[in-house]
Amino acid sequence: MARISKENLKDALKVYFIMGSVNCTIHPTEVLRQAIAGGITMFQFREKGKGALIGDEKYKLAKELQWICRDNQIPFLVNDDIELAMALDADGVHIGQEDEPAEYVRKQIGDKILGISVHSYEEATAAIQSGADYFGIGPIFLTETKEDAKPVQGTTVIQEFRANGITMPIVGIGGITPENAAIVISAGADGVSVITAISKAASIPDAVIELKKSVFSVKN
Ligand SMILES: Cc1ncc(COP(=O)(O)OP(=O)(O)O)c(N)n1
Ligand SMILES: Cc1nc(C(=O)O)sc1CCOP(=O)(O)O
Ligand SMILES: [Mg+2]
Repeated sequence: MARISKENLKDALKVYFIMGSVNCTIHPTEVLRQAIAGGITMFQFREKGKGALIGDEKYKLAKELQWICRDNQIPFLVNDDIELAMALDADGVHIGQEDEPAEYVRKQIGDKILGISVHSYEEATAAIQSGADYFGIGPIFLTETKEDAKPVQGTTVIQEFRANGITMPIVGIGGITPENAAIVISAGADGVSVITAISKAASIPDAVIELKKSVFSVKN
């Protein structure tokens, strides 16, 4: 299967859905199918939090979700778990400041996509040197999904990065909905990463359609 070209990464980041079994009220494979029907552009498997699957069960779900992504040409990334990403030959990984060191991860994954969470200019500079392909920046708005999230920071960091000439692809994360996604793009982000507003939407395809409208309503 052809891998996503990194030249198209900014497009792939437009509506970046993140999810694991604990975020879903129906089966995760059905949630992902519906999100793809709505038009998500990238997917991250984040099996984390109370009740998260481990071991074989985690691997089996990851594999099922990866197949759905492959069938639909949606890039499939794995959160935190480099071993799993390599076992699956995923398209990439996302790591944060508390995860394995970025330089080590870059060596492990070769040219796969490497997303890194950053919160400051210093972290951004280090992430660039370690070989990051995109930044995740948050929490932009209040989130109930990540228990150890940092304080809400709004869009200031994104605006500062762009004002200082950082051209790295950026996605905002944390509390993003169809109603506020345009604010994140206006600040300079290329896309939005979303858990709850998609995974727990009354209509998952409609939520994605509305997120896309909001994202594409801004011309940067
Ligand atoms: C796209 C994206 N941005 C940020 C994060 C958060 O990563 P991290 O800080 O490592 O926190 P956990 O997700 O591991 O709890 C992300 N996963 N994706
Ligand atoms: C996984 C994650 N990382 C964040 C960060 O700030 O780095 S906030 C977050 C949770 C995002 O979920 P929701 O869309 O439900 O708010
Ligand atoms: Mg992490």
